[in-house]
Amino acid sequence: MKNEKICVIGCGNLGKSIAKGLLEHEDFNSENVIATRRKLKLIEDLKPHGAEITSDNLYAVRNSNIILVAVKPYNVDKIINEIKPEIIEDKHILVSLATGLGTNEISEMLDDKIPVFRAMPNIAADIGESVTCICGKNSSVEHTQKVKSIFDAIGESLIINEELMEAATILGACGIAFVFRFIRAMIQGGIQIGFDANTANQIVSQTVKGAAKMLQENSNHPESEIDKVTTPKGCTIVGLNEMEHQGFSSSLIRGIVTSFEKIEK
Ligand SMILES: NC(=O)C1=CN([C@@H]2O[C@H](COP(=O)(O)OP(=O)(O)OC[C@H]3O[C@@H](n4cnc5c(N)ncnc54)[C@H](O)[C@@H]3O)[C@@H](O)[C@H]2O)C=CC1
Ligand SMILES: O=C(O)[C@@H]1CCC=N1
Repeated sequence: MKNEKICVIGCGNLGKSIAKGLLEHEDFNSENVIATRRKLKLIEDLKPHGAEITSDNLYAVRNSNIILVAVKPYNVDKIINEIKPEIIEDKHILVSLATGLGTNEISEMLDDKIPVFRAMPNIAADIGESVTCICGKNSSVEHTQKVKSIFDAIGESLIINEELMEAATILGACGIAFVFRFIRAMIQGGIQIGFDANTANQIVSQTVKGAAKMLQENSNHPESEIDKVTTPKGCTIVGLNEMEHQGFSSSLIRGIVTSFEKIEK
């Protein structure tokens, strides 16, 4: 990937996380990363990491071959119309990160001239720990591999069917917010039983990291790990059962479904 030139158009919350993740990765040449935003001041901190920053999207496209579009969904057509004159067949690949916009719609905006992908990462790209679901249109195995390599560099990636892209948005991209809210609640509980906020944060964050790593490394079902913690008549099971009486699993599932219904509208 050393020779791939990547531009990230619209470096807001997500785009900037991705640019940062790529800049930190040894497989990429940081001089080959161009980041754009209208208010340049807000991405100046990417410069010391080696990125070129500009508010000129046409310049960014001219000087790259992989274009990541990280603007809000309602700005995508405007951006595509702006950069279209610089798009060259057999040179460019466009990857849209926009929620809810299909590859067909985006490809049509580009007159089906170049391969188009949709990717759904999350903000943990910032530290190279995103999970990104990807699907493509007019895409060869080689193009798909190229796009996958970008997102593998900022975490893990999966190629999925486009019909699952909305579900991927909820579980992975919105999902990190759900996890943060869970963590916040754990911290609040920790404070109530005696820890200061920083200590509670440290204990909870490492506990969540450990749980996630165990699932990744052992491939066990979460419930079989829970069984190892719940001493009969002990303090874990009474806490878990009280959480369930209060609708813990149910509220998470309903939240996920509500988010999904919103995106499907
Ligand atoms: N925030 C998240 O966690 C995730 C967001 N997404 C998708 O990613 C996209 C971006 O989301 P956010 O980063 O949250 O939005 P954001 O609003 O923080 O970032 C978009 C950025 O694009 C910039 N921009 C707008 N027009 C521009 C132009 N003409 N030239 C250069 N820059 C321009 C804006 O100033 C802004 O900084 C959206 O389509 C969203 O659906 C997808 C997954 C996760
Ligand atoms: O909340 C949203 O609409 C976007 C989509 C994925 C994450 N943020």
